[in-house]
Parts: sequence; structure tokens; C-alpha cells
Amino acid sequence: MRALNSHFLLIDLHSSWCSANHIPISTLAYLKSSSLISSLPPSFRRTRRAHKPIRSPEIRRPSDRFSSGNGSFSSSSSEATSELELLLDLLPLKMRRELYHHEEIGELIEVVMDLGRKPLARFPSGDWEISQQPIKHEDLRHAISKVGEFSDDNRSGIDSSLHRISAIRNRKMQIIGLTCRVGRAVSGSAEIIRDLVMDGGSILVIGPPGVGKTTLIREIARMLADEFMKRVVIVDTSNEIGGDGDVPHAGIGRARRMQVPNVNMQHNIMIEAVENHMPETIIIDEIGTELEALAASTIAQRGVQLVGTAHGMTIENIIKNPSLQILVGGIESVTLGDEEARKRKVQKTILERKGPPTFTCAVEMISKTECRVHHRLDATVDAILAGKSPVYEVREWDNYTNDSVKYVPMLENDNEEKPYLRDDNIMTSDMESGERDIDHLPTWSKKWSSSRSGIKRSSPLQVYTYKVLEADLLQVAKVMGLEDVIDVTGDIGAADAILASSSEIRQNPWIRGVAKFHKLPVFVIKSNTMAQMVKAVRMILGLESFGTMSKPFSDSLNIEIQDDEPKRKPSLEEIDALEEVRLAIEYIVIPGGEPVELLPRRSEIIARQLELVKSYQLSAEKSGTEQNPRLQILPLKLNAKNPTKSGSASGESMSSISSISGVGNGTSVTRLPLLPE
Ligand SMILES: Nc1ncnc2c1ncn2[C@@H]1O[C@H](COP(=O)(O)OP(=O)(O)OP(=O)(O)O)[C@@H](O)[C@H]1O
Repeated sequence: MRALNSHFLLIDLHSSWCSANHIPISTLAYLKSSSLISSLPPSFRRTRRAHKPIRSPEIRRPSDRFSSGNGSFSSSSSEATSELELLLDLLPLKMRRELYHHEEIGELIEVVMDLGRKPLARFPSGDWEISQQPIKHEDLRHAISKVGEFSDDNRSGIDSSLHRISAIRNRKMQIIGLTCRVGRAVSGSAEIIRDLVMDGGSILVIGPPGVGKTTLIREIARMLADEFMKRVVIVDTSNEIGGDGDVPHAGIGRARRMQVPNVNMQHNIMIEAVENHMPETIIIDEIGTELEALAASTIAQRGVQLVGTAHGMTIENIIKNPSLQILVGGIESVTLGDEEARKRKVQKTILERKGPPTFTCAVEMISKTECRVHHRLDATVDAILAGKSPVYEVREWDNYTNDSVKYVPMLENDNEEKPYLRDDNIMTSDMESGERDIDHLPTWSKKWSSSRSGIKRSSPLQVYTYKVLEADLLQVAKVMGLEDVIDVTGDIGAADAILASSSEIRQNPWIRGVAKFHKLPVFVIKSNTMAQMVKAVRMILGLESFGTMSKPFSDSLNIEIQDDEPKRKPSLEEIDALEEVRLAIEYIVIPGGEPVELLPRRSEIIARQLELVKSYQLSAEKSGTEQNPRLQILPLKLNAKNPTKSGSASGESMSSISSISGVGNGTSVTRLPLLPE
């Protein structure tokens, strides 16, 4: 029990914050039937009167708890062993013994038991056959008898443990297979993103199944509740974060946990958590449906910090998932006027973010010890929609230093010189203008054009996709409001056009032969970005002219979809200059609130530096001489016109940085030393 403030009393099963005793269920029943304070048991009442603020527990460093060598960092090994035994108990005795002696047993991930097949143990190093004896009905019955009831998502758990048992059923709904996932509370697993947790922004964690998302957010919940003293409520859909049973696992620390009676109620419980329990942070595993995404966005709008996970490898997967799009702000297609499109040097129809994302930042988990951090999810989404590489940071946990190694990678895909689709290649007779002369267009495009000019088309234009996800194409068409006029077909004979990926078409040129035979145009995209897909849809529908055509109209058409901007390899000077900006902002401008004057650079490089400064939502002003221009980055409190001093930078981070007073308007300006060659 915890006296929170004069209005709220929190009582959780197993909680022992004020009383040495755990609260029995009978106490809760007693409370329900009487008035609040007088209803407390006498020992609790005394404790409340004499209550002192809860002492903030010492913030333990990861080095205190990380086991060296193997990269995993479990808490108490005896606790972990006895918890693992609960899972091994599901196996028949002989198999249990075999598995127990496996040298990697401490890193076991899953046990798979399928009727009539040999049981498997999954380790980070690969799968291992536990026994040559196939699993029998009685083995499954034995295992099922040891776990709780399966809920409607076919998941169950083992009381007082974090293990997850998932069932596979036959058509008669009998269980014929089990996947038994080892759950562990891994102290220290959230150290890699401690700064993000501390910042208080909402964090979206994404990653493929089994990469460690649940383990990470369990530790974030504990960190926020125990170290940062936040009121944390976990909406625990399959009891995976807080474990099975009504008493939550110690791995969540003081965080509270709400169970979810059935998966379809997850979104209701999310809202209930905010309305009834005054949380400062809500933790939610597996946001998977539109309703859950909507609930998440409602919670964020109410000012509650949200830490949630979703399946997907990258943020692009979330953008392309219609149910989850709202988490990144939603997307819409916008048609620019000719003038605006020319000014921005982009195509006329572009995709834009509809509103602010639900989450402030995002973490893409690459492995248990590696992730990509997108500090500003909004900027990342905007970059992806524009077909550009987002700015992110790669973090890798280093077991030797017990710290993470961070670096901003060179922009991917920028190592290729690409031709530029120039403005004058874009036909001015755009569909939206309604003044189109369709005679010069190929047949497939005329079909669509005639429909727009009043001649009714009986069916949508059919696209055969080759190594391009149908769902992506349909999704883009939907966002562009063109879902009724373009469709996907699996029958190449019935297709009006082919959309293919360039890497595949290079390896399997047969598709060109088939296209030639059917006299079909082949639209080739270089990458599966939304921007390329939008362009492809526009070109297929004849709304935009073609970039590079490798064959004349009479033959099969090969149309390569080009990016809007030429991509080029950044020079070493540019990389150096951008790294200088990053260091200045992250080590001085933001933490110290001081302006920083950068080294003199060429004006093109200064322009790139300015872009990066803006992506941090900071401003900068040009200084130096005309021959030697340089940039001065201003902290948030300052603005370009009226800079004033805003505190000095902290001593430790400044050791290699010289502070020069009196530069520009009496402000103390820090100058970074030259980076070592
Ligand atoms: N940092 C870590 N160190 C050691 N083991 C870990 C770590 N993180 C996760 N694991 C182990 O990896 C397995 C998968 O972890 P977890 O269930 O957290 O993944 P997930 O991404 O949530 O999976 P899913 O999406 O399928 O729910 C578990 O057995 C877990 O104990």
C-alpha cells in the first residue's frame, strides 16, 4: 500500500510499500464494503498516519547486474533458475533431464511440442532436438495440466512466472501443439534507451517477434516506477509483462498491472486505466488493431506518457499498416499546384503526415542488444513519406564498458548516382487539370483517361505485381483515393500493366519476355518506398509522364520510376560537418543551453548543417566573414535576432571543448575543437 497524496490510496495485491504484510484478498473485499480510511486494517492505518515519502531507491548501474560474457543480463540467477524449472516441468521427465543439461540452458528461448514430432528447444544459436521420441497426447495433457486456462488468443501462462504458453489447435479445437516461451525479467535491458525513458516522451518500440520487445518494456515499467517514481500502469493483455496469476511478478517493480479479460477488450482497458487510476505512464504490449491504436492516441492526447510495442521491422511497416498508421500521425495524399510542385521539385501528388504522431520517439529493435533510435518520430515519418532516408541513431550495447555505443550512420541508399527526373519531364497536361490530350498515351493509360473524361470504365485498371507487395500498392492507391480505379491481378493475361522491383527484374529477366508477349508496360521501382509507389500509381494511371524509358512504345515498355531528388554520396567533409553539428547539439546546445559556433565551411555544407539543426527544432544563424562563413547554433531559449546568455554548459561534457566569452552580442559561445583527422 502506498499513500500517494491526500486523495489517493493505492492498494495492490503483493504490494508492501507501507506494510510489511502483503494485502490479502479478504482486505480488498473488506475495503469494498466500508468507508475508505476506517476500512483499513489497524496496522495499515497507523502506517498511513506516519507516512513518509517513499525513499527513491538507489539507481543501480547496469554494471551491478549484468552478467559478463554472454551478453545477457539476468537478475538473480537462483530466481531465474527456479523460474525456468517451472517451464521445464511441462516436459516429460526424461526430456526435462536432457534439456536441463544443455550448455545454453540459461539462454533457452522456447520449447516447441507438436504432436507426433520430436520436441525442439530454441536457443539463440539455433534449434536443438530434445529427444528422438515424438510428442504423444499424454505429453501434451501433462503440459496443459500445469498451465492456467488458455484465453481467446490461445495463450496461457504459469502462475508466478513470466513464461508464455501458446497453443495450436486442430479443427475440433483440441490442442495439438504448444510453444512455450521462456519469460525473463532482464534487469538492465532498458539501459540502452535510459535517456529516452528519462525524457518522459512516449516511446514506440517495434521489432520482429521474439526480438525482446516485451522484456524491454517490462524493464522500462520497472525503471519508471522504481527509479523515476512514476505512477505506472501496465495494460497486460496476455499477462506477459506482469506474469500469470493475480500477484504481479517482481520484474515490474512498483508498476501496477491491469489484466485484460479478453484480447478484444484491450482498448477499453487502456482507456479505463487512464480514467480510473491516474497513471503518469501507460505501458502496453502489442498494439495491433485500429481500435487499440485509436485508444493509444486518445491516451497520448490526455498527456499520459505511453510506452507501447508493435510488430514490424521498421517504421515504414507501421506507416504502411492501415490499422496502425494513426500511431505515426496518419497519412494523406496531397495534390500540389503546378507552381508549388515545381518549387519543391517534387511530383504533384505527394503523401503527407496528417497530424502529430501518438509517440514522440521510436526504437526499432534489431537484436536484444542493438537498436535504431528515431528521436523525432514526426521527422522520420515525414522523411519516409518524401522518399528520403530518415535521420536515426544506431545504438549497440557494449558488454565490456556496460554502456551503449551510439553513432549516426551514413545515409543509406545514398551511394548511388541517380538520374534526376527533371521538372520539364513532368507533363503539364495533368489528369487533375482535366485538359488532357490522351492520344499520345499508351492503351492502358488511355483506358483510365477515358474514364476520367466521362467515358465509363467497366472495371479498374489491373496491375500484375512482381516482387512488390500487393498490399503496399493497394494501400497507396487507397490513400490517394484511387482504390476504385486500380486493382491487383494475379493473372498476367488479364493485366493492363506490370509493377516490378528492379533488383528482382535484374535477376529474373523472364518477366520482360512475358511482358513483351502480352504487350504490357513494365513499371520498375528501385525501392519499396511510399514515394516510389505513389509515383508508380500516377504513372500507371497516366497521371504523370515517364522518367527513363528503355524501350520505345511499340515494344514492351520499361519505365523506371526515379526518385525526386538525386541521391549522392556525401563527402567526408560533409560527414565531418554533420557530426560536428550532432556533437554540438547533443552535448552542448541541448544539455547546456549554450550557443555553439561551428567551424567555417563552404556554403553548400553549411546548408546541410542547417537542415540537420532544423531537424532538432533548433535555429542557427550565419556568422564569420563572407570568405569564411560559419554557423552558430542557438539553444531553444535564444532566437536568431535576440540572443541572450542562457546558463553555462556542464563541466564534465566540456572537457574537450573551449568556451569563449564575448563572441556575438555578449553571449558565451562554445566552439568545438577540430575533430582529430
Ligand atoms: N536482453 C535480453 N537478454 C536475454 N534474453 C532476452 C533479452 N530480451 C529478451 N530475451 C529473451 O528472448 C525471448 C523473447 O523475448 P520477448 O518475449 O521479450 O520478445 P518479443 O519481441 O516481445 O516477442 P513477441 O513479439 O513474440 O511477443 C524470451 O525468451 C526472453 O526471455
